[in-house]
Amino acid sequence: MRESQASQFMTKTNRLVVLRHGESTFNIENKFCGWHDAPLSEFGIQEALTVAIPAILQSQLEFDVVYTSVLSRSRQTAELILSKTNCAYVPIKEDWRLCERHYGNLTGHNKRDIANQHGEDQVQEWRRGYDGIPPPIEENNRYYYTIWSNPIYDVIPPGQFPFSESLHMCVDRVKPVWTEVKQEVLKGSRVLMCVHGTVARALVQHIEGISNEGIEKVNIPNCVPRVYEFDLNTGGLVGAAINLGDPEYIRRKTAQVAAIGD
Ligand SMILES: O=C(O)[C@@H](COP(=O)(O)O)OP(=O)(O)O
Repeated sequence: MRESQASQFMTKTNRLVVLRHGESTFNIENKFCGWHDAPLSEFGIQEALTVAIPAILQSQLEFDVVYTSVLSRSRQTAELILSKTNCAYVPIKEDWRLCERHYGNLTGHNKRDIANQHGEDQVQEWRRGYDGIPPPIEENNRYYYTIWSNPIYDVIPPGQFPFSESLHMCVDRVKPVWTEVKQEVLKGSRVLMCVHGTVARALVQHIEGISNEGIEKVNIPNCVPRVYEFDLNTGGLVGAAINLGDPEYIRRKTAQVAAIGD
């Protein structure tokens, strides 16, 4: 059979990359961040440079478009990746629906302090329970007004500004974006989604069809590219997701994210 004839029968595929931003200044202080617009920490910048970018380059991944939330930590990570891979011309599409889940009145509090007050089980239910909704943010929360009046949220349609969100609510908010992105991927566009921990878990559930119980056990480390391959004819996944990088590093960082911390 000639090569051109054989290629008719070969599966055409395209890859999608899901990535959690680098460590933020709130991550490093072990504080609930959610809709507070904390930037990357120095370490977070280094994570983008030394973990995400080498993995992307080694796997020869290139992108036609990058999706981010409207939060700085997501956008900053995307810009670092594009500028250091000589792809600064690649468009970045910001979408508020890709913001981290709103952590309600936990925002700005240290995770260990909250565990000491409310118990570890309650904190883990708020952090990882599918339907665990943290208490809604109150006016006396230090970040109430900075979040509420932040112009990055001006795009949010009336009535959709949350006061707290569960993973489930985040899964629902992300769904229409994922539907659009999947169509682009199946048309051959090479997409990077540079997002947040909870949004990455929401995407993982949509993409991999994980159960509600199953997704509660998934933790996403910063700056580790998670690569999916899609069959362009069937729209289905080819094989399992691949986390790029040193398996021991990924295991250690995943365990750190799962833990409440000190
Ligand atoms: O909002 C936050 O504090 C973290 C997630 O925290 P956990 O759910 O892992 O506690 O979100 P991200 O740093 O990905 O934007």
